[in-house]
Amino acid sequence: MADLNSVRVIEVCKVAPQPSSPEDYSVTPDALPLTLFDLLWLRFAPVQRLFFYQISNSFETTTLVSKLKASLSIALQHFRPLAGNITWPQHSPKPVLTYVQGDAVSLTIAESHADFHHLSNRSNFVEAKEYHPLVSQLPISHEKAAAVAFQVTVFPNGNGFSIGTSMHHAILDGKSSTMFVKSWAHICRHLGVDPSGTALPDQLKPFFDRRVVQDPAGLEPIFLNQLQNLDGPNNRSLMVTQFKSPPADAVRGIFVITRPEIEAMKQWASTKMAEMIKNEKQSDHHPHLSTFSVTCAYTWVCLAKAEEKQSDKPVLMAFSLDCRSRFDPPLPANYFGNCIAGRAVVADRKGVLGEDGLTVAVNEISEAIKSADSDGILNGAETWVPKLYTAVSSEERFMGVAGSPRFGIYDTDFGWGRPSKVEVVSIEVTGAMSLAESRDGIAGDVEVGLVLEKHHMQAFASVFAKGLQDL
Ligand SMILES: CC(C)(COP(=O)(O)OP(=O)(O)OC[C@H]1O[C@@H](n2cnc3c(N)ncnc32)[C@H](O)[C@@H]1OP(=O)(O)O)[C@@H](O)C(=O)NCCC(=O)NCCSC(=O)CC(=O)O
Repeated sequence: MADLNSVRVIEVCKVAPQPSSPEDYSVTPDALPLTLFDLLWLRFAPVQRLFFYQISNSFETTTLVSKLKASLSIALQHFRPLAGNITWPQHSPKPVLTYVQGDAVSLTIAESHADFHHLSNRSNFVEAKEYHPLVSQLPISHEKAAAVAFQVTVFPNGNGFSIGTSMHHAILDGKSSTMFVKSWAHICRHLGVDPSGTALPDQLKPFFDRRVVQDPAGLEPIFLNQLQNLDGPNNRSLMVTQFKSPPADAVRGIFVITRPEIEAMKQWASTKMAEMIKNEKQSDHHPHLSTFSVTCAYTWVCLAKAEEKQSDKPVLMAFSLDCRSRFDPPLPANYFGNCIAGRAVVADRKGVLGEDGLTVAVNEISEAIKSADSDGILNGAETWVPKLYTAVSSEERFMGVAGSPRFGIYDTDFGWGRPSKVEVVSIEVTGAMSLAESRDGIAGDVEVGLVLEKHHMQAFASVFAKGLQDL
């Protein structure tokens, strides 16, 4: 019997940027030296996303694939460095992404007879391993690392297809990676329909000039030195560092928190905090109560309950702030690269598991967000490289956050409508929760994606649903 989960690779092709006019050449550089923000992620696991598209009418695989290929080539014309590779030659003080004529992006075309509806349904759990054949690996060696790689998988029995994206985190943060995929989608949607559609709207035009990134504290040489000593002295390796492997029975789940539930949580936390201030248990009169702070806090609390670790150790969380608008003067919103800063949050386990757990967690996250304004975005950054790479390899539970409900990821329409589901596949190794705005377009609803051992996922689902009911 044929293995229904198996994927047949039809073709692994190389897609080169479409040749540009001389004016475009002056706008899009061929080389991008990595900035201090990029360097932090040099040895980090690639960010993999999987977009599922249901097609209402029957479709021709060849037409679909040729449109996706042609539009990728045009999109790469605007983002030419993405077709290149990161290297760190001995003569170069720092790693650099360089495009040379002939470089191209790897695009795998595959066919699957797996159950498309099961894989693309947001209501059921999917085994983590079921997604593995749908996302290609980013070619990375000690000497050379590709910036991006893609896979298109068609499901002829399910009337649908998926696009798997693998992106190097030292080249693209969430904002940039979304900008690129939306640009590809924009061009694909307009290809053959509107001749002017291959030009990009302003918000999707990448801004590459690295001179806007300042390093007054001289962090770059510190990061470079730390990276070279991550595993052995004088090591210029570009290989992904050791991440924990996900449990064999890991499952993926998506949980939605609605706008009214978010508002109720904000209200609850606000009342509780006011009581604590009155009882002098807390001094802050202006907690940062946002969709982000309550969503992360609620997920964190539910996870701590579901995982039931018998330990006195604190619970840990970390997240990134987009710094583009936080600098003075701000960086352009379409700055392409990494412009995110990390914040770690530590909370007392008993407090998080207690009656006021949500308030405790919101308060810690709130403090961390506010510290970016009060202490400066780059405060403590000298320790980010060792802390990040120790955290990802440690057996200690560390809740990270990938994606953002601000990215509008469900607006990524290649011409066959909005995706039925988008997942951040790589959270299975980073242990992060993923955030996105709700697929159904209900303003303010948020989707939280998680990968957990099966019994923890079942426990999480029940704690999560019960907590929302009790609001
Ligand atoms: C640090 C933050 C998470 C904190 O978010 P908060 O929402 O709590 O705080 P904030 O100050 O930004 O916004 C507070 C309130 O202002 C309003 N507001 C401000 N800016 C807004 C915007 N651009 N769009 C919509 N609303 C906005 C909202 O009403 C919000 O409240 P309310 O929400 O209640 O209405 C965020 O500022 C941020 O930087 N987000 C982006 C993080 C990011 O880039 N992550 C990806 C990392 S890379 C990665 O993970 C890889 C990958 O994804 O590929």
